[in-house]
Amino acid sequence: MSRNVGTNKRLRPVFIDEDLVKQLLDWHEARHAIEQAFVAVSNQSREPGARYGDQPVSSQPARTFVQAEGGVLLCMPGFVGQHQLTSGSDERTSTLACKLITSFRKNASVGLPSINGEVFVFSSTTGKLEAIVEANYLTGIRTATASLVATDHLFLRPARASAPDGMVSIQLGIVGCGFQGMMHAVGFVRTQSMARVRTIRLWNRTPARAAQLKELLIEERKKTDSNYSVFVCDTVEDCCRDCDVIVTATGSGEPLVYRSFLKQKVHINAVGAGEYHHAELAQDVYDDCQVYIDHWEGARKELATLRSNIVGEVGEVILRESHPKGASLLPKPDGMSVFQSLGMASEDVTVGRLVYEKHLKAHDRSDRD
Ligand SMILES: NC(=O)C1=CN([C@@H]2O[C@H](COP(=O)(O)OP(=O)(O)OC[C@H]3O[C@@H](n4cnc5c(N)ncnc54)[C@H](O)[C@@H]3O)[C@@H](O)[C@H]2O)C=CC1
Ligand SMILES: O=C([O-])C1=[NH+]CCC1
Repeated sequence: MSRNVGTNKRLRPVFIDEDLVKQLLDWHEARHAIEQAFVAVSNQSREPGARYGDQPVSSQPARTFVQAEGGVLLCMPGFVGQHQLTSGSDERTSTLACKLITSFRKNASVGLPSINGEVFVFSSTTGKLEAIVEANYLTGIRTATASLVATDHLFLRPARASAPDGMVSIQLGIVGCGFQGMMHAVGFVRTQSMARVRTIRLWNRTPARAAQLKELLIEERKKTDSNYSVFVCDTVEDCCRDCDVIVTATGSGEPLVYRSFLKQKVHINAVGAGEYHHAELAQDVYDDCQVYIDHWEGARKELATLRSNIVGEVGEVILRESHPKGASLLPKPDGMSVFQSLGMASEDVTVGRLVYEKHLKAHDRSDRD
């Protein structure tokens, strides 16, 4: 039964604005929500008889794009069944939600973010709209967290397992220091239990934006009691040099990163999109790497022109860690891995539900005060 059934006032969906989302969401809880989304999608991709009953499931069609004069509207509906809200809890919930998000590249000239969106959270038993969650920060934290999860499962966990003391430190490269580049850099420094960040190298088309991010990361260094160095680089090549982990988060329609810029073993989170999603990395990178995706359904449509070796979904890699049957999907020990992040509705579903549930909890508490 929906919690909103009751008075007329309670029938109205709640509106959770950007400031509240920032207060309610934290990196560690977001990580669990994103892992649930990845696993739900991959559990659903299995043959019905091979699905794991103790894992969530999902229903998520490829998203639709509506082209307008200045940009595009994406409609991203999804359902995640029987997902866990918090790590280790026995409590399960099911969530139906839809994110509507626009991408208008020239918005900076009028002082607005280029990406703007809302997540609509519905009751999965009555279909009633329960909450509208502003989704700019939400999209930032969920996209960065998807990259953190992919980096951890594909690159850092295997590295920790073979390190004598179980500890790993990385040099991180951020190509594109807009909102997503910033959220990714902050995400890596806030979750250093995965890997200590030694150095961060930044590149942006307009160097002033990279310099701004450097200032922010120096503030973060104090807050997180870290001792990494931060460099602003003049070229993408210099930014990528010697990096273990790279994030590309630009709107470039031309390749920015070439194989010759990279170490033999490196993990790249390719997040940005120009005209198509795999624009940022050169073909010689795709010729020499193993690609991991968030979901096949979207990849069949949005990565149709990608020429590379797509190994599978990140969620399937996670499922095989806890249910070790079949061949490992992990990258070759000395090879290069790319997480080709499209972004998917199930991520917004589980993170949208998390925000709404935390809002309800905070609200109940203040009612009692
Ligand atoms: N995979 C996913 O789940 C998501 C992907 N995105 C994509 O990430 C990218 C960045 O988004 P935001 O950071 O929110 O946008 P933003 O407007 O804050 O930043 C855009 C960045 O791209 C750079 N850029 C634009 N055109 C470029 C070019 N031709 N060459 C080099 N750099 C260029 C800008 O300098 C800036 O650093 C976009 O392509 C967006 O579509 C955004 C949200 C989710
Ligand atoms: O998944 C997402 O929210 C988006 N992907 C590209 C633009 C927004």
